[in-house]
Amino acid sequence: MATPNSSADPASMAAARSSSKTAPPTPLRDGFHLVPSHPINYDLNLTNTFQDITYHISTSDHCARIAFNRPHVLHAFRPTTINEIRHALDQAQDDTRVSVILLTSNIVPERTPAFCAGGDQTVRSSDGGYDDGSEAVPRLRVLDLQIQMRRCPKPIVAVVRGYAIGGGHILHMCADLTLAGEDAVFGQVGPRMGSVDAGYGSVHLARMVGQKKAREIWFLCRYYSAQEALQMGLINAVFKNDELEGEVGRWVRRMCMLSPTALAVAKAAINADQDGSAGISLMGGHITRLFYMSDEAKEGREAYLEGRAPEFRKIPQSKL
Ligand SMILES: CC(C)(COP(=O)(O)OP(=O)(O)OC[C@H]1O[C@@H](n2cnc3c(N)ncnc32)[C@H](O)[C@@H]1OP(=O)(O)O)[C@@H](O)C(=O)NCCC(=O)NCCSC(=O)c1cc(O)c2ccccc2c1O
Repeated sequence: MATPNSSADPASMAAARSSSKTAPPTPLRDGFHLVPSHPINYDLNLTNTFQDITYHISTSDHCARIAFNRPHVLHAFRPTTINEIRHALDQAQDDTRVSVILLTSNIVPERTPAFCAGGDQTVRSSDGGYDDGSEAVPRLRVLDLQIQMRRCPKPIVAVVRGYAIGGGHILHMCADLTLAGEDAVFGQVGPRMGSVDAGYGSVHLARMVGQKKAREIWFLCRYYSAQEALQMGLINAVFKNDELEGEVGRWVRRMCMLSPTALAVAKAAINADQDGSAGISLMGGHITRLFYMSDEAKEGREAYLEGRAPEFRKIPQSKL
């Protein structure tokens, strides 16, 4: 049985190496059910100067938690919110203690649960963006965040309670995985209030749920339950609200047991299909990063620094 303290979880990985030669095939051999499912303990609070978000790290579970913290507006975002998330995401990406990043919201009992109700309409400017006074020019910074999330080499998991609406809905879509509480509600509202996301909010949605369903979501601006979202492939799993945090722990711990490079390359490959040259560039970056570690690449650098011709053919690993 899994123990609450075993974040390394050798039992679940060992389940894939049973010594039996005659056991019937079963999906349980993936060992996932053995991964501990207790909530993650965040021992570092790095919220620092952030106003609109909180930022925590679990050093035992190698996980960062970035959370919307504007419950009075159902976590609607303003430029400050987006810039803070981008800053925290940068930190998490470069923090070697972090393998998985959660994007979520702080649920408070006195407010309706929400992941994010999209752009804060009180600071929506008539000058082409959102303007809370924190930037010189009104912009749609959330579009930069979407791209940053897709380029981040670490898995990003959206953990959704309550409303994920408009730009908030698109952020969960840009996360690699979405785990939802049973009270989660998903939808686009732009056409109801004079807005549209013609980027990932439309094309990524169509890739996920299909052409007809994506059009329905935008053309009718209906809301969908967590179960409906699961059925249409918009999210990965739904859990009872009080079990969500434990299951998030299980999913995070499982990813932390796996090869980070393999996960980064899988993410880049899945995204490259949709991201054109920018996606291929990211895939290429992974190749170059690994290539730099090889004797062949080091020979090129050393030869240049020593002022001699490189002798690539003498490197035994270069079998091309
Ligand atoms: C989500 C709701 C359906 C929930 O309804 P409910 O009745 O439960 O709650 P209230 O409506 O009373 O909300 C409580 C409280 O929160 C305030 N609030 C909620 N959402 C926002 C918001 N988006 N902006 C500002 N404030 C908000 C609400 O006013 C209440 O305040 P009180 O002071 O009265 O307590 C419902 O809340 C709802 O429909 N909300 C609006 C959803 C919405 O319109 N979102 C914006 C969509 S557009 C968008 O997000 C967007 C952003 C971008 O950056 C883009 C960039 C590029 C292209 C497109 C973009 C884009 O479309």
